[in-house]
Amino acid sequence: MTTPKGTALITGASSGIGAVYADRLAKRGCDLILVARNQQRLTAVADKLRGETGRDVAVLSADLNEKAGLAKVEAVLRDNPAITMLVNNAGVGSVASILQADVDTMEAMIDLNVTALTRLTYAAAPAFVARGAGTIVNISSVVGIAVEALNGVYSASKSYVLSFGHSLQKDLADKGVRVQTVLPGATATEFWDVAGYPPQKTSEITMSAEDCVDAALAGLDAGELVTIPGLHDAQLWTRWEADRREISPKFRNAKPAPRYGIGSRATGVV
Ligand SMILES: NC(=O)C1=CN([C@@H]2O[C@H](COP(=O)(O)OP(=O)(O)OC[C@H]3O[C@@H](n4cnc5c(N)ncnc54)[C@H](OP(=O)(O)O)[C@@H]3O)[C@@H](O)[C@H]2O)C=CC1
Ligand SMILES: N[C@@H](C=O)C(=O)O
Repeated sequence: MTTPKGTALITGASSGIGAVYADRLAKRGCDLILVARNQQRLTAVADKLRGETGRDVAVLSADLNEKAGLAKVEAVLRDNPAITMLVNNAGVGSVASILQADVDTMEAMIDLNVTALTRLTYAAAPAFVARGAGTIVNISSVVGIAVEALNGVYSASKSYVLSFGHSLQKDLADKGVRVQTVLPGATATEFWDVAGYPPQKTSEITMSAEDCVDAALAGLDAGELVTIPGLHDAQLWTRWEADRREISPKFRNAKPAPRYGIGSRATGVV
């Protein structure tokens, strides 16, 4: 499998992982719509890629934390029939514990990492289904599984992205729409300046954004539903996912498990 030709809309394309997606997708022959707040940085990325690849690269400056900014991007996804790919990459993190973090900052993180990603997916999916094709790449994180590693709201927002992806794959698989969830580990980007721990950018477990995106695109080419660039033992993920699927049908029982000692009662609506 390869990435579709056509236009890819990438959020958070002004730096880091999103800027590398822009570079790689342009070099694979995609035209681009680059979204982020910082128009100057977006324009610099766009000018460079236009010069290097000759592709059409448009810039859409929008704050996805604001209703108007989000609505602007949703409208483009709904109305531009050239768009064949959405990379939901914009996101922020934090290393603060619940006792240090400011709850308004946490809410803004949920708005960006969860609400914006959800609304953009809801805008793109019906358009892709109507055209019988499209690719949605959602950037989660390994802390969506290793949830104790960073700030709890950040980790939970990335667990959401992983769960949402599983569900989207069920809803859209037979409609020609591919959904890939990517779980980067620590990656050398400005994420860590915003998150509050800049030294992570140079740690020995930190990957370059280039390697992260190249691995994610190789995973996409291979048809992976979930790509974890830094996980060397792929069997660990295969087992985790098989266990999840095995336990899934076993939760729903009219009677509590015997270990709770509830005994048997008549079933009725209370
Ligand atoms: N770096 C890491 O270790 C890891 C990162 N990730 C995830 O990767 C994704 C990309 O992050 P990364 O490249 O590392 O970090 P960067 O900080 O380099 O990139 C974040 C991007 O999001 C954009 N952005 C931030 N806030 C908004 C907003 N309100 N509206 C629109 N755009 C916004 C920023 O642009 P601008 O400021 O111009 O708006 C920037 O382009 C995130 O979802 C992050 O959670 C996952 C695992 C590890
Ligand atoms: N995935 C990174 C953050 O999201 C990390 O592993 O620290």
